[in-house]
Amino acid sequence: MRFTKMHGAGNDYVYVDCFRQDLPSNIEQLAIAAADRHFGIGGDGLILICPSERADAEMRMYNADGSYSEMCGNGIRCVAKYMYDHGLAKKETLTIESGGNVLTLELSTNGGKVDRVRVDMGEPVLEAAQIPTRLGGKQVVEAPLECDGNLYRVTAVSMGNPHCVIFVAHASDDLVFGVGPQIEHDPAFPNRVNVEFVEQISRTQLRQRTWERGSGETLACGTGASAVCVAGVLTGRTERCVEIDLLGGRLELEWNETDNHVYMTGPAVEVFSGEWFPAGE
Ligand SMILES: N[C@H](CCC[C@H](N)C(=O)O)C(=O)O
Repeated sequence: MRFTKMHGAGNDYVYVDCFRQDLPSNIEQLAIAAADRHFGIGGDGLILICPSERADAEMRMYNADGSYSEMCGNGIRCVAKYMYDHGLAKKETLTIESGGNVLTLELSTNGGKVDRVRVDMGEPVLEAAQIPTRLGGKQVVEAPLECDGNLYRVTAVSMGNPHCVIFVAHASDDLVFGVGPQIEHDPAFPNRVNVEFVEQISRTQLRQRTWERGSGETLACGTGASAVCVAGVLTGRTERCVEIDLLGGRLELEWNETDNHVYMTGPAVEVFSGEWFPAGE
């Protein structure tokens, strides 16, 4: 299997060009094996770049545990870079389908290659039933959630995939590795959930660590940063434009007042390409 390794702010995936080679079978198993950092290629998961009837391409994203996700913010920027740099679509505005939605991306180039991408992430979904979460109320803003005898105030947002945002004084390892996986699997989130722990620096600057559904802690999460931007505004903490520092880099976010869309801007980097021989293939 030919693949390209790419990352956005350190959130790294194995990308497979399904325009130029057949879709691999048994994708869940393949994702688990490819993502393995010791016995495979290594990454936070697997992303297939596929032809689409509705857009320039379709992104299909799988976590390191093989589970499918509807959307990936850092991944979709890398898909756009791959499409442009590898000659699948030589234009600065691209459309990419993911999880049934079509997103529009604006590409910035440097020396003929894409280095930054601005993504129209669409409107955040705030209705509890659609996120989905069983936490009470129509919207879930600073709702109490108990974990290990401690009470957390959580804001639930879907950016196509589900997020649980928690503002904390210090995003510690205990929170990320202790509380993160428990909330991921809490019955309050029937489809599991990505969990963001966020420190507020100012009304326009935040620091975020993410425990991702299906992949554990990653160096960055683009849909998570989008959910954090929305949660900051909903809770009255931040302006609509913020910079978010993640472990692997910085993302710029805006929740636009006029069209209600979230816009995410950040880097996209290609690291290497190769050929991989999955065991048993
Ligand atoms: N890192 C990705 C999100 C992956 C989400 C995945 N863990 C899920 O199950 O929803 C991002 O940049 O948006």
